[in-house]
This record gives sequence, structure tokens and C-alpha cells, in this order.
Amino acid sequence: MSEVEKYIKSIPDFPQPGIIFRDVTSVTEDPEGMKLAIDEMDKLLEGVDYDVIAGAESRGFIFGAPLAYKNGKGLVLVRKKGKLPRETVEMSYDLEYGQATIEIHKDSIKPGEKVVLVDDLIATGGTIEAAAKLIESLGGIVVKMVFLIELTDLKGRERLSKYDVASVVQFEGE
Ligand SMILES: O=P(O)(O)OC[C@H]1O[C@H](OP(=O)(O)OP(=O)(O)O)[C@H](O)[C@@H]1O
Ligand SMILES: Nc1ncnc2[nH]cnc12
Repeated sequence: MSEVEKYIKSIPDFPQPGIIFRDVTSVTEDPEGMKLAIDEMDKLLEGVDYDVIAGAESRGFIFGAPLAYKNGKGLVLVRKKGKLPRETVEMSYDLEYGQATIEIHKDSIKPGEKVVLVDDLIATGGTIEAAAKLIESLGGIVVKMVFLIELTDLKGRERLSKYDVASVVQFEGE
């Protein structure tokens, strides 16, 4: 397991009873934590042939942006509904707690473009599956999904078995 694990705080019963919230603010607020997180996510991209990174709002932007910068790639923003100004495609999905709709600009992905999806955390995999479907609906190819944290009990990796999924830190238990 990566050293970055020690920077992740676990808060029981947030945002509702029974959920253990894995908080990345304690990673990003610490210079060493932030560096470790980005460097180790970056290692998961070694040898991957891709054109662009797509990050899922909002915590996916935190990690997607420095990875895009470091690798000389652009960053596509997969946003919560109602934030993007031009023509979009959208998809609704269920979360570990609640429900959401995400959108992407129709011209953000060109047919045949190879995309790496980035987020802070994979729980059920619902968010990133919806993001992947949006990218595919525009003709993009999802070549890798990279997360800082994976909640293994929620079996997102099984749901996403057709994709190449990689994470830095794995937690058992919700
Ligand atoms: O694998 P899943 O079950 O879909 O859950 C993971 C998603 O949930 C969290 O985002 P959230 O929707 O809470 O938004 P935020 O990043 O804006 O806090 C997290 O950042 C992932 O995007
Ligand atoms: N347990 C959890 N901790 C932090 N973010 C999450 N997103 C979905 N489930 C989460």
C-alpha cells in the first residue's frame, strides 16, 4: 500500500449513517500528501497511449488537472448537470449515497480519441461508468481509469470489468 494512505482521513457516518467517508482534503492540504498522490497516480499512467485526460467533477478535477499538466495533455471536464454553457450530452446514475446527472460538451471528445478517466475515488463505479458512456457516445475510447482511492467492497472494479482500472490506495469496508 502507498504511503499516501496515511494522509487520508476516514470519517464514520458521513454524509449519512453507515458510510465511512474517505476524505482527500487532508491529502491535498499537505504538500507531501499532494505530491505523493499525483506522483503515484502518474505512475499508473506509465506506458499508456492516450490523447487526453477527463476528470469527474469535482474531486476528479483536483487530480486530473496536475496529471494533464505533467503529461502535456488537455483536461476534459465531466461536470455535474447545469454547469456547461454549450451543447452537451448527459447521463444520470446512482451513487453510494444519492443520485446525480453529469454532462460533457459534445465537442470535447473527437471520434477515435483515446481518453484516460481520472477521479479521486471509486465506490460503486456509477460515476465513472456514466462518464465512460458519455465519452463513448461521442466516439471516444476509454483506455484507462485512474483513482487515488478504491473502496473494494463496493465492487466498482467488477462493474467496470471491461475497462483497465487502477488505483493507488484500496480500502475494505465502506
Ligand atoms: O463510484 P461512485 O459510487 O460513483 O462514487 C464515487 C464518486 O463519488 C464522489 O463524488 P461526488 O458525487 O460525491 O462529488 P464531489 O466530487 O463533487 O464531492 C467521488 O468523488 C466520485 O466521483
Ligand atoms: N465513502 C466515500 N468516501 C468519500 N467519497 C465517496 N464517494 C462515494 N463514496 C465515498
